[in-house]
Amino acid sequence: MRAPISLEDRSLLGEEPFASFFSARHSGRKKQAVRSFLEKVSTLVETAPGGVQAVETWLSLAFDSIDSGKPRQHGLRHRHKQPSAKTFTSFVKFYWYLFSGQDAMRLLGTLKLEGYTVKHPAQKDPFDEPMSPLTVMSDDGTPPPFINLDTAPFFIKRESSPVPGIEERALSEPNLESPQITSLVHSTIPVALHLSEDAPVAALAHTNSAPDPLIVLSPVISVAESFPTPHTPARARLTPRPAPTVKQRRGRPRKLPVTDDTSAVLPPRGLLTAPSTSGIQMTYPLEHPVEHTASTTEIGGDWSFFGSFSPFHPPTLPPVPAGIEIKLDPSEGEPESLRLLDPSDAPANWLTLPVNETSLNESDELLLVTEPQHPPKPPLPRLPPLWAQSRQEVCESFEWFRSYQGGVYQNDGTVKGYFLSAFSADRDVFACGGKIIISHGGGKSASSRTQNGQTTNKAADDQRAHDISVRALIETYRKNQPLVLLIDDKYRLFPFDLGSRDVYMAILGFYKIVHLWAEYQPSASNSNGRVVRYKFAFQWCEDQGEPWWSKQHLDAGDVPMPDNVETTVIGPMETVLSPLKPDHLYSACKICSEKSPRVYQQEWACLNPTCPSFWIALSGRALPDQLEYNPEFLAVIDFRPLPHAFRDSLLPKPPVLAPKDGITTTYTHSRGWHCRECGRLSCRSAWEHYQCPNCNDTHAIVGTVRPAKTLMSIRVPISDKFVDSLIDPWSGIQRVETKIFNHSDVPGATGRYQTFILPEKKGKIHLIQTNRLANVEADRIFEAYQQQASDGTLLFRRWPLRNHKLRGPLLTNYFSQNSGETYHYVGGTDNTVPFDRAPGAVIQARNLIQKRIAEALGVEHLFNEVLSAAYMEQQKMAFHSDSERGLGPVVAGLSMGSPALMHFRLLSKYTPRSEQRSNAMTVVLRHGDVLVMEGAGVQDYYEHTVVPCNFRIAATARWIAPNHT
Ligand SMILES: O=C(O)CCC(=O)C(=O)O
Repeated sequence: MRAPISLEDRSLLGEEPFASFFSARHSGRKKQAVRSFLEKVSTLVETAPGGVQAVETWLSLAFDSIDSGKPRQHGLRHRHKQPSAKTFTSFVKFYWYLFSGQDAMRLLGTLKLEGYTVKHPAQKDPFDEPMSPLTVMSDDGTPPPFINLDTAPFFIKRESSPVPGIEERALSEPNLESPQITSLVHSTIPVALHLSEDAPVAALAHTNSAPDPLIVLSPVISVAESFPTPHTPARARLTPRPAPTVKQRRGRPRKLPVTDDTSAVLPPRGLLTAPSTSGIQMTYPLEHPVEHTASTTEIGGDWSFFGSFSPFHPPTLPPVPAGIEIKLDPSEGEPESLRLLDPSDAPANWLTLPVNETSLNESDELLLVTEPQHPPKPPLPRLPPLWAQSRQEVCESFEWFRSYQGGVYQNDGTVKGYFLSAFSADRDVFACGGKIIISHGGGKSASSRTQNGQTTNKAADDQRAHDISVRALIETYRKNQPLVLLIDDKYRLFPFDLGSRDVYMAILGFYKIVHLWAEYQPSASNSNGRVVRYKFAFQWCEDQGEPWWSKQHLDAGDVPMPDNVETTVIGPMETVLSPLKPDHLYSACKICSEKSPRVYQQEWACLNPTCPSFWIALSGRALPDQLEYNPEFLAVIDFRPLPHAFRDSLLPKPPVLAPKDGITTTYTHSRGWHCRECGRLSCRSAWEHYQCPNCNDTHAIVGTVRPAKTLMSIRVPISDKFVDSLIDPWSGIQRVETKIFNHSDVPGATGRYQTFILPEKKGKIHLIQTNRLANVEADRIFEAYQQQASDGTLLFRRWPLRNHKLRGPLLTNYFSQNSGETYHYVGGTDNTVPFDRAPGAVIQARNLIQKRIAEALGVEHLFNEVLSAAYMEQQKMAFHSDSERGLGPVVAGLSMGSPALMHFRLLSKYTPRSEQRSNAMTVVLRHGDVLVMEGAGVQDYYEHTVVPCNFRIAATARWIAPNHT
């Protein structure tokens, strides 16, 4: 990337990254290519203040121009291969900003003036994002001006000698007396910089290395034209916080230096000094509540701690006795929601606890974060109508939420389910008895991920309207579409203790997003000390009746509602209807013209994060960190009926127990179900019936036995390069020429086998393929398996996985049964039947495997364990290697039913870090095939996965040392 020589420097067109951008705009791969170009640019400008944001805005402008098939007239909206001089000039200016590390948003302001428009939000396009969600609220239908320099109340003063080409503009009503001048220098309010056509770009670039010569002297005096004073019945704090129990000491006010360092705008930090406990001293910032209230950090070797705190809830210091072992419990939180406590952040932003315990070195710093203390909640009086004990149970049985990781489940660009869990932000709300819920969606929290022994820490970042989850929430709001809210036992604001009834997740019901806005939240890990968060106000859809946790519902049950419930509910328990129409809560910003609601009691402010006056109140000052909600805003704003299509769609439909076609292995049949007796959502964990793990309510499944011939010919998703196997040329795997063998009990029938030799004598893989005539035996075994599984002779079950990062149990994706020696890897002793009591199908499968190996490879292998696995449509066995203690060197499997793809790849520890892990080899397993893995190296160096194309049963035989543990 080089700096443009002048605004007319068209030679840039032929250089990267321009070249690919302009050619991509006219190629067939437009969107993808442009996106990748912009991603490239954005990585280049990541360090530029405002740079990334500018790229995103540019992105929307760029898509605006390329997504329409029609030729367009203005700005970027044209078809010519070469951009017009005007477009190009603007682009170069923009590019220069990126290059020079200036706040590129400023230039985008001027781009807008030069003919760029944001596409009208009404147009249907997946990339059709307005600059902010609030854009849609401008009701006259015209796209709001981005920044109108002629009316924007900015004033520029040069400090150093004038740079030719920069026009100075004194704009309306500069208020030179404003006390906010210094801090605005560092705010996101743009300098009204106008570059004339002959501006010497090189000279400007030069100024970048010197202190910024441009200083905004006047802040915005008033950003809202008119601002109705809402009727505010109660001015009580809606979010009472426990008073800090430790002494507060104010930091010395600092003179803010004139630099681009945005952290300089932060108010001086107060320090809390806590009394020492067990030799611990702590300090941490007071004025910036730590937005991410949980953390995990390694304190040397095995030392780690998980918990959370907020400066508004000063931690109770736990004593740290000698030798204590504090370990991260991965089941304590969803992996993606574990927040980072960045050790490098410790001295400045986080509490620092030198610990003198003998078990720690003197130099160790213990970064300690503790749970805020909250009053205990009353027990849940009765079970919710829809609840579960694991996330998997919800994802498999409840169509409104199928996300195993994130908190936002979306489908087709809109949100179906939104999960409220721990880590609520300070201003999250559960008001009007839970009919109004406010939450911040969309991720970008600080995080720490460990992969292959390497931990990557990521600081919290600003959310943007383009972020996948935020975007989907905005779209859901625009479409006025209901979504389902779910909570777990860690959601602090729910008034009852779900854990008292072993409820991990509960479904609240349908809500609609009635307001959305953005706010600043303090953030310790972000270098700006704060991050932009999109907030969403969800309102209960009234025609569902009263919520199941409401006083009137619970009182009607066996257990009366405890009296003290109100004390834990933020906001009034009774529904409060707003005397105002929703529109009255909104005022338009003078700068961006977008309407923002009056969210906070203190003052109205523009809440559009792409507006230069974002977070600036009418007084011209930034909103304070301590804010209370405007009570009008928290009221239920109107009656929100549930669209017809959504009525009765919350409860999952009962499963079809006896389908007409007798097929009970479809994807639908692999899903979970909802027990109408007790409300529990659960997985289908048994092959022959649905059974509620809570109340044992059982429903038998009646199907027919499926002959192998109906499944054998299912198409395998492979390319034409592929017959039975595909080897990565870099894998070093050698394929030996196919050999023929005679079937011992079918005269004249010959089978064939292929051998794959792994490099460096790591082992061999043999694929033995059976003659059609000899496959009758596999046909029979396949049917016997199905018969015995449905009559309960053979118990196919989904067993809990031993290693996973989700809370609660996680069942295998497939059903299995083990016979012979115990196989600890799946189900252990609970899943094992000794061979003398093993189902007939299993014994027949083992015999057939042994026979095929003898026929094809001419060697005798005897196995004392068989793991039988049954897969319904879309089920599979994930990557693993067979690493059971005492495992013999040969593992062999018989495939039955639909074909499957078996992939092998090197274990991650043998894959160079720089390389992407890809499959070393893939083989197709067809009905009757036996695949033999020979040599311990196959398991020690490789892992394998099996992905069936449809209903399939496999029997995998091993020799395992008896009584191994
Ligand atoms: O063939 C199959 O379905 C998978 C068998 C397997 O990988 C195993 O049992 O470990």
